[in-house]
Amino acid sequence: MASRLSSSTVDTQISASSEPFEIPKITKFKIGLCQLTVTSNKNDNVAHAQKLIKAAAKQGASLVMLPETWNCPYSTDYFEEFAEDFDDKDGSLSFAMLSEVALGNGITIIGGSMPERRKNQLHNTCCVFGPDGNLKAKHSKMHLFDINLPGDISFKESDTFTAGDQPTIVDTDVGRIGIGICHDLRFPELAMLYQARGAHLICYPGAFNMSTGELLWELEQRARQVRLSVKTLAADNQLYVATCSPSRESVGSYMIWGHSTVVGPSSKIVATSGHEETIVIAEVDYSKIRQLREALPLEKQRRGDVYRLVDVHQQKPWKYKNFDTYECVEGWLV
Ligand SMILES: NC(=O)CCC(=O)C(=O)O
Repeated sequence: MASRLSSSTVDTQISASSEPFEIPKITKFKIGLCQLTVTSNKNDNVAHAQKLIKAAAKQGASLVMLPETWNCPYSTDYFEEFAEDFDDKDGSLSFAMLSEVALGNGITIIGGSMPERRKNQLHNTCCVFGPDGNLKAKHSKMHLFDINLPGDISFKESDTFTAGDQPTIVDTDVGRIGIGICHDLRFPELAMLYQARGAHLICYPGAFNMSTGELLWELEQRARQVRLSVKTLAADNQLYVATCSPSRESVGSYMIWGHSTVVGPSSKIVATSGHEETIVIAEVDYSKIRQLREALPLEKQRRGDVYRLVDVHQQKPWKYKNFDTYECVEGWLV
């Protein structure tokens, strides 16, 4: 098996990604979104995900993405039991499979999310693997999904998970990618931060539900292109966004919305799905980002003299607590 990096090594790599936007060498590639059905048997889930990742690679995808909690039903009853310590070489079946399948197929994997056991806490964590099978980045969900709509939906992720406190942006063979997990998508500041740091693509493994998903999923994903418009450095707001959900047939009382989707820089849907199990294959073409920015130079039009997004990490090391990750400052002049 390929060697693995510990969490601390990965944190250092993440903080290195703060250079301005560049179009990467590879501008055109296929992304595969595995909208798979999750069961209550972890071994089956791992084997099934492996099969779908291979199938996506066979269809030409060089970047493959899995959904939120692809190895475990999205339910607070299961998170503890299914959690893995990723640094435990013998006890992290799901992690090991992702590393092996990335190496075996020479692809980059956005590994959805998995319940992670770390220092007596549980996190909802996405692991990114390169084609060499090595872990390139880890993102723990920063905004936990707590909701109580009486008679409709009640869910409290924070009963089980501890929130992550770091944004994650990673340089891969297929561009600079920002990572968020499901509910993270509702907080535009995070996406703005990724855009300001030169992301070409933002990936959100998710498991939206029937109540909020229908109202928000696609709308929010499109809106993200627009909301990214506030930024501090060489600002642009056009990039790709990809989301990947489990299928609605997945077990548990939580009714999953599905609709894994890729949206292009002009806010057009490049590819999408219904709620059933499927693999969405879409072409990503980063040259479209440049074309659009030339035609619609939001960067030049933005009023950074009046409002700016301040990345509090830029002046400090990357270890923060209490969500002091970003702030919007009005009337803040350099
Ligand atoms: N898994 C999640 O974070 C669900 C988020 C969601 O449904 C929302 O409305 O936000």
